Amino acid sequence: MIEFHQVSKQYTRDNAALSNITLSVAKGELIFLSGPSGAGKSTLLKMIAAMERPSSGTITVNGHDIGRIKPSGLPYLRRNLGLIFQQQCLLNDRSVLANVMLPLLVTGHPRIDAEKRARAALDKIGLLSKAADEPMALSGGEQQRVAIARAIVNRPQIILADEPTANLDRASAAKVMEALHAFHGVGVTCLIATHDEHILNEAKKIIYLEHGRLVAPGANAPLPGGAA
Ligand SMILES: Nc1ncnc2c1ncn2[C@@H]1O[C@H](COP(=O)(O)OP(=O)(O)OP(=O)(O)O)[C@@H](O)[C@H]1O
Repeated sequence: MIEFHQVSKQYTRDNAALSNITLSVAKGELIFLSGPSGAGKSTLLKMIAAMERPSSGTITVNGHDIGRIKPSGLPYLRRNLGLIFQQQCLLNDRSVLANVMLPLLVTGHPRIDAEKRARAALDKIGLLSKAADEPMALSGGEQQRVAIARAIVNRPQIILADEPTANLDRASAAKVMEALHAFHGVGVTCLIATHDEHILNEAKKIIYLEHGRLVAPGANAPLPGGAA
């Protein structure tokens, strides 16, 4: 479903954010990305969403070469992706429900259908009772769950989450992870970058990055000799 083949990313000439990454993520997998700050986790996620382009190598998502995607192809790619990124802002001048409806309205869904689906998404993450509230009135953990509802309202095949539990207390973080596990449970492919030890301790599959390189252990680490 997601394939990286010898992917490198240089933002500047003397700084390789990612070096020679080869990995594959199968449909329905739940994979955690771990590694120290600056290791390249966000860069890796952003490249899957074509928010950053590889400097070399190829990335394919559902067989499409992301590095070659034209601007006109981006909406189609992103429709299949649920993006939960850091500093992802909710709009405070409208309700929680309106925030979650937004991705559907911008892709041309009728308002009635958008509202029905947004309510269903809020219900899934346990926040239907807050639909009429403004995001500012919610706790940090609740706001993060609204961001998740907004990311999944389009029923994406893939969820990319960058530090979804950052700055949350244990109980809120557990609820966020519960929601993500539930999507994995119904076949959504999930890639989650995290520093959170509690989450990593329970993770079945972890990709470790250090200085932009994959490091063992993990089934995704490159084998000696360069084979994937
Ligand atoms: N837009 C950018 N321009 C220049 N350099 C960048 C840019 N984005 C990231 N970098 C650099 O690329 C490297 C990898 O950054 P990245 O944000 O991917 O790491 P990370 O593992 O997600 O870090 P963190 O855990 O702190 O979020 C870092 O050295 C960072 O400074």
